[in-house]
Amino acid sequence: MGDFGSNGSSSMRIVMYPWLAFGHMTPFLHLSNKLAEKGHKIVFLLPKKALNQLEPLNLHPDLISFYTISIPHVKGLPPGAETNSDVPFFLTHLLAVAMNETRPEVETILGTIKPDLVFYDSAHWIPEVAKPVGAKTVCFNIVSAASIALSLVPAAEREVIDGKEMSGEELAKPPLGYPSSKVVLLAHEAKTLGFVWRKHDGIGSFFEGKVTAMRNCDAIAIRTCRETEGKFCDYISSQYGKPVYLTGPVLPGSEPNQRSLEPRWADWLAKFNPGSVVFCAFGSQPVVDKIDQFQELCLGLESTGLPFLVAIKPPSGVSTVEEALPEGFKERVRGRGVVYGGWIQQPLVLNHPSVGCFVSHCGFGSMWESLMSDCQVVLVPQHGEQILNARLMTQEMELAVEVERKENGWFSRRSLEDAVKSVMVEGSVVGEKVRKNHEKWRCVLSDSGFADGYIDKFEQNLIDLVKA
Ligand SMILES: O=c1ccn([C@@H]2O[C@H](COP(=O)(O)OP(=O)(O)O[C@H]3OC[C@@H](O)[C@H](O)[C@H]3O)[C@@H](O)[C@H]2O)c(=O)[nH]1
Ligand SMILES: [O-]c1cc(O)cc2[o+]c(-c3ccc(O)cc3)c(O[C@@H]3O[C@H](CO)[C@@H](O)[C@H](O)[C@H]3O)cc12
Repeated sequence: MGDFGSNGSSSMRIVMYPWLAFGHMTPFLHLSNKLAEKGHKIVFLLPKKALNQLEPLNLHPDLISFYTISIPHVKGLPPGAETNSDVPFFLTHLLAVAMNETRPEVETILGTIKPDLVFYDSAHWIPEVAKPVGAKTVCFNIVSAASIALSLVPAAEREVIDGKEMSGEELAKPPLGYPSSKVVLLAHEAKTLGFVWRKHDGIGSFFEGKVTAMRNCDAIAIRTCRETEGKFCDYISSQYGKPVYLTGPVLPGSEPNQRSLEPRWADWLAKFNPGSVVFCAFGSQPVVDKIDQFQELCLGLESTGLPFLVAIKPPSGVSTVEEALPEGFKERVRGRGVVYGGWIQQPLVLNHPSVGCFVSHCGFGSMWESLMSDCQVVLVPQHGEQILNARLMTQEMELAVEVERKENGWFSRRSLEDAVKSVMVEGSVVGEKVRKNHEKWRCVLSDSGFADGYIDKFEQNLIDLVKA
């Protein structure tokens, strides 16, 4: 253990082991960058396949080293699956089994490094292997405090009788003391929460894993801030009887060695008027799974008449987005619309002057990036947690609109077109209201010192924890 502090000569040794998903590894790496900026040393554990995508985001290669972990094959998973981009949603529990099987390797690494701190989110056994080497543990959650408060606290425990699926009404009931009547799910939306309490052979339920992870750590951390989610954080802290440290938004910012937007997108976007392009992205995991829904999305954007750029994974059953496009679509939108199946640098696209609207699935990372941008925000959430994030943005902060969806979760081209037009057409009352509120929130969150203030306090919390 050394002397600590951003200005001191010595540093903390930290190991990070996030859930095997880009939506988790990316914010863990953003936090690693912030801690490395203060002189702390990080060993980042990740699967081999994730290395190429994450390496460019490492802003301090002298202080952050990647260590690749072998993810064993588990029966039922696609061959070579290492992250949940390789795995259909209904098989996610098998990836959790594979992660559990990495325990011996992680134990050996911790024994060699002897870190001061270990950060994790899903590998609930980390405290058992960290304690013997004298490390303190932080369960770092990169999803909203609201989604943890709704379903991952002791008061949200539910008895699943003989594997019977719970009804939407049962699943929608918030736990006793839950602090909001707005950030909630409707019964048909809550059906997407079934996976939380579903038991799986050998690993129990997602709920049990997460509650164990948060019960056994030395401190819970959440990538959020008091201004947006204070009441949810207090509720989680009281449920677990331990401190909840907040990191603030943890966005990469404009560090000197950050890469610029790929010329093909920068050049394409530059052809359009300021604030006129709709950018649509649905995160790092397959979200729009059905080809019909994928086509409604394309047709809805076409009907807006606006230029658009979509970054999306192909739906099930096809290997490229081109194969899934509606008939004649490519010809009709030539010159003003692109659907791309690969990775686009989302934060840089959102800050491009031509982009005026962000159609998002409202993953928590995207939510922060949309808040910091000056785009109008249209939300098409798919899973429970994304729906709660969307409610936070639309009902509590009132700075975005949500696309109307049917009870089965599907949206029509018309509802997407209406939502985009409601924020993009000049003079729209809704559009003006959300623009004003968004501006107000962006001013608060992007104030110089806001994010840094959170990171300074977070670093101090960690130092106190290690010293205790
Ligand atoms: O083409 C892309 C797609 C995504 N991204 C980046 O990848 C990140 C995606 O993270 P999100 O949290 O928004 O969404 P993901 O779906 O990938 O995450 C997952 O974990 C976090 C949860 O809140 C989400 O609900 C869950 O789906 C963002 O930082 C985004 O900027 C790109 O840079 N380019
Ligand atoms: O859908 C969700 C609804 C909800 O109320 C809470 C969560 O929490 C989490 C979560 C994940 C990791 C944490 O450290 C804390 C909370 C959710 O995570 C997503 O779960 C998916 C299924 O396992 C997984 O594929 C995805 O990568 C996770 O981001 C979802 C909900």
